[in-house]
Amino acid sequence: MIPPMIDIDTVTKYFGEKLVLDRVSLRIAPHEVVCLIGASGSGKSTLLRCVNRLVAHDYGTIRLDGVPVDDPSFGKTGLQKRAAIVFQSYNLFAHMNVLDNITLAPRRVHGQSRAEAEDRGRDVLARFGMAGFATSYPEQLSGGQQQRVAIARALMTRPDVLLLDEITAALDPELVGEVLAIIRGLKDDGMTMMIVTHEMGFARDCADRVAFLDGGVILEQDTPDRLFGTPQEPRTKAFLQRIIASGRL
Ligand SMILES: Nc1ncnc2c1ncn2[C@@H]1O[C@H](COP(=O)(O)OP(=O)(O)OP(=O)(O)O)[C@@H](O)[C@H]1O
Repeated sequence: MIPPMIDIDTVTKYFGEKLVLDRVSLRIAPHEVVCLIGASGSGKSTLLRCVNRLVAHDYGTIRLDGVPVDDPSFGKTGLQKRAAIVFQSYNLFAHMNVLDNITLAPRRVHGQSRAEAEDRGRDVLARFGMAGFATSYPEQLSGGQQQRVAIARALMTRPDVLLLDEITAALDPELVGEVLAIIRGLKDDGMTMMIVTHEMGFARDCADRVAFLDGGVILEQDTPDRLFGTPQEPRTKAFLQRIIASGRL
């Protein structure tokens, strides 16, 4: 068996007294795309953030390519370089142009020269149809374009894994497709991804595996064909009906 790229093993996380992740186990193979689906508050973002240690889990083990994420060998920024995260809010610096936004961390944190970072930056922007916007400022871009820049920024350090946290949730519906197309392209390139999304159609088309999270517990994890096949699996139907009825999807 191929060793997993991300190995989440019986991970538990509390915020204060509140149990947010309850012995979660999930293995993601190299080049695999796993979508996490669940109601608001079910622990999806927390699980994603535990993988690159923006949040520290309390019990269990998370390994990235075999190395525990709390291993000192990652240093201060090594883990975020290898497991890059993109958020719903693009978090671009308003006072910097696009090229400066995406080259800042590679230069300041990861020690790349300006020339090296800008070469890579221009390549990544071109790939995402953003070559003409290198000197634009974030406020001059649509939400979809800003999110494309945020994804470009995450790819600057050539991560092994991309962690995507509801990256289309803040976009107008007509802009969602352009961002999802980029993610499909990354999948075709073989990028390993863990994706929190409410876009059920996207999960069905793009994921190799879908995991349902409920109250900090993984209820199901299976291929989209098996979970969403026709007729829809009773377990999927029951899960989706429940979270849709709660208005918290
Ligand atoms: N930093 C924090 N401090 C305290 N509680 C937190 C913190 N972050 C998240 N929580 C709580 O942990 C639970 C899970 O939150 P999380 O953001 O992981 O859920 P989610 O499934 O991603 O929800 P959403 O879809 O709304 O983003 C929620 O009850 C939330 O209020």
